[in-house]
This record gives sequence, C-alpha cells and structure tokens, in this order.
Amino acid sequence: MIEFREVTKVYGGATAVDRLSLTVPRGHITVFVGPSGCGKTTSLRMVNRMVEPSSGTIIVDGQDVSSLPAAKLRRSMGYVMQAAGLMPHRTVVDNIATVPRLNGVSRRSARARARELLDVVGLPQALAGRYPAQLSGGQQQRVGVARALAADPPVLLMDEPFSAVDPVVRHELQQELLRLQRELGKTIVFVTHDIDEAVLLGERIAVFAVGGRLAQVAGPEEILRAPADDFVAGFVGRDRGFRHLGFYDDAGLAVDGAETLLKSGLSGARLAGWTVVVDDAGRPAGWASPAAPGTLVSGGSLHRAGASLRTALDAALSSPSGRGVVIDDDGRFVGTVGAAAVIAQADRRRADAQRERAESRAGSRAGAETMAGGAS
Ligand SMILES: Nc1ncnc2c1ncn2[C@@H]1O[C@H](COP(=O)(O)OP(=O)(O)OP(=O)(O)O)[C@@H](O)[C@H]1O
Repeated sequence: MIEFREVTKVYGGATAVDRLSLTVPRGHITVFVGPSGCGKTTSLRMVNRMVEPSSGTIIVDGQDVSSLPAAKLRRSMGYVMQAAGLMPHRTVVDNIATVPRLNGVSRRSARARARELLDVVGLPQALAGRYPAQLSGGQQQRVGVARALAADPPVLLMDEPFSAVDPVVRHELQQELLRLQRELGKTIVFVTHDIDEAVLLGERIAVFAVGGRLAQVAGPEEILRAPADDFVAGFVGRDRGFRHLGFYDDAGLAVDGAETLLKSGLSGARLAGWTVVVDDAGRPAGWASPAAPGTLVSGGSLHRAGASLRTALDAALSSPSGRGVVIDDDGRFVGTVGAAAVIAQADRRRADAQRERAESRAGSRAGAETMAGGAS
C-alpha cells in the first residue's frame, strides 16, 4: 500500500532519514518505533507530503506521491497527532467534520456522520457541542481519531497519538484502536517511542536507529525473540524475554485445582495452608493463611484462562502464596498455577517454535532446490 524507496531527508546537512526502504502492507498496523530524533515523524510526514524527501520515492497505492497535489493527498489520509491537534474554536462535531467539509460534503451530512463517529470511538453524544478545552486528554484523542476517520480514508497516519495521556487512559485507547482496526481494516502507520506500545499494536514493527537508519523490520514476536543487532536488543529492553512470553497462550499449562474458602466463613476457619478466598459468586477475593487466621490477604494479579504465559507467570510471581490464581471469562476461580510450571511450559513452547522454524527453513530450502532442479 505504501512503499518507501531509498528515501532520504536531510535538514541543513544533518540526515534525519537515511535511505529508507520499507513496504507498509495494506490493511495492517505498521509501527515506526525508535528513540527520540531518529526520523520516525519525518518519515511519516513524507507519506502525506507535509515534509518533502531530499531524495527517493514514496509510492502510495501505486502512485508516486510527488506527482499528486499535496493538499488533496493530505485530505485523502487520516492524520492523528500527539495531543490531538484539535481546532480550539470549533466544537467537537465541527472538528470531526472538518475534512468531509473540505471535500465538499454538506454541513448537515458531515455533522450527521461526525455524530456517528462519536459512537465509533466510544464518546457520548453529549460531548458533541463542547469545545476541545472542555474535554479530558483521552477524550480529545478520541475526537482526534474520529476526525481522522471522518472521510473514511484507507490510510491512517498516527504520530504518537496516545503519548500525552495517563497510562490507564492510554491502555483504553490502545484497546479501542485494536477493536476499531478489527472492524475497519485500515492501513495504519503508527509512530511511537514506546516498545510496549509497538509490540501491542504493531503487526509489523520498523525499528529506527539514531541517524534515521532502519535497524529492523519484523513482526513483534520476532523483534523480541531475535533482535537484528545490539541496538535493537538494547532498545527492546532487558526484560524482552519476559515480554516474549506474551506471545505464548496458556494451552497445555498445568492448572491445579484447589480448596477454596467462602469469604463469609473466613473467621474461625481452620486452614492447612494458603487457601483461596472466594465470594458468593465464586470470584477470588484474596488469600487466607494459617499464619494470620481470620485475615483476608490481598491477592496478586489474576490469570484469565486462555491468556498468555506472561500473565500466568505474573500471577504466580505476584501472589502472596506463590500460586497464581486462574479465573474463567466470568471472573470465577478455576485453579492455581505455579511459576515453575509456567516456565516449564514456556520452555516447551519455545522448543516447539524453534523446531517449527527449523522445519519451515528446511522446507523452503528443499522447495528452492526443487525449483532450481526443475529449471535446469
Ligand atoms: N523542520 C526541521 N528542521 C530541521 N531539523 C529537523 C526538522 N524536523 C526534524 N528535524 C530533525 O530531524 C531529526 C529527526 O526528527 P523526527 O522528528 O523525525 O524524529 P522522531 O524520531 O520522530 O523523534 P521524536 O520521537 O522525538 O518525535 C531530528 O534530529 C530533528 O531534530
């Protein structure tokens, strides 16, 4: 959908982007990630010609963007920036309706569409007539996303759209974007300097290094498992092994059943060891221990059955008893897992994945040899 061919941008002798060659596939989220100043924003802005390359070519949907009128090109792509960039003197609906209005859509239908988009991005209709200053940071970002979607562009360019909000709102916005993308299937280029955000959102991740050099392009699992060089390894961080557990679901993980104690029966209960305390609906409420009879001890994080080994290990390590609590989709207690079992399962999954990769490499080599043989 978008192709960078040997694209370079030089500002007064300093190279911001250095011979970037990269393909952004249609209908997926591609994340540009890297430390500050490594040319991510510049690369993004060259796609819609907010910045012109010094050399090289950018092709969008088969067309060289330099041959397209810049204003028209910009309107054909949604653009979301940090801190939303809303027009302060316009209401929420009028901000969202901006691009359709520029494209000649009547005020009435542009506003009607803007109101629909409030629902799409999870904002209440009551906010329609407010001004940006009367919204929270997270609400402003949602309006920014709605505005970018208003003309239904196939391409969305998102420049650190969630970096100015607190971590809880940021998490909500990330989940919302994933949900939206499942429904809309846009081609999204998303810039961030946060590797966790990149791994969560990116189906493909392009890691930029200082000096505007592209250090690696791969799927998130591969970036964590096999960083291309020391720079990428350093950037993805020391706990990348732990984060990589997020790519293994818990299939095959041994979950042990356990005795539970009703919260209402906590006082006076005789306990042989750490025991999970549940409420009347069977949801875990904490732990009880013979060392402190009658006291409810707060539990650790919970592992929902079917989630990744990362949450399973975190549940085990954060639990006061050393046993992670597993729940079902309704939040009811299912059983417990130990850290050693999670790690043993991770080892098995890693060995399986290595074997599969080796087999697929051997398969593609054999295929290449057959083709070579056939050609000779
Ligand atoms: N208009 C400009 N004039 C001169 N230099 C610029 C201009 N825009 C960007 N640069 C420089 O180009 C380099 C790349 O900047 P860019 O904003 O693309 O990086 P980035 O990776 O997006 O960083 P950040 O995460 O901090 O936004 C930086 O060294 C920056 O100072």
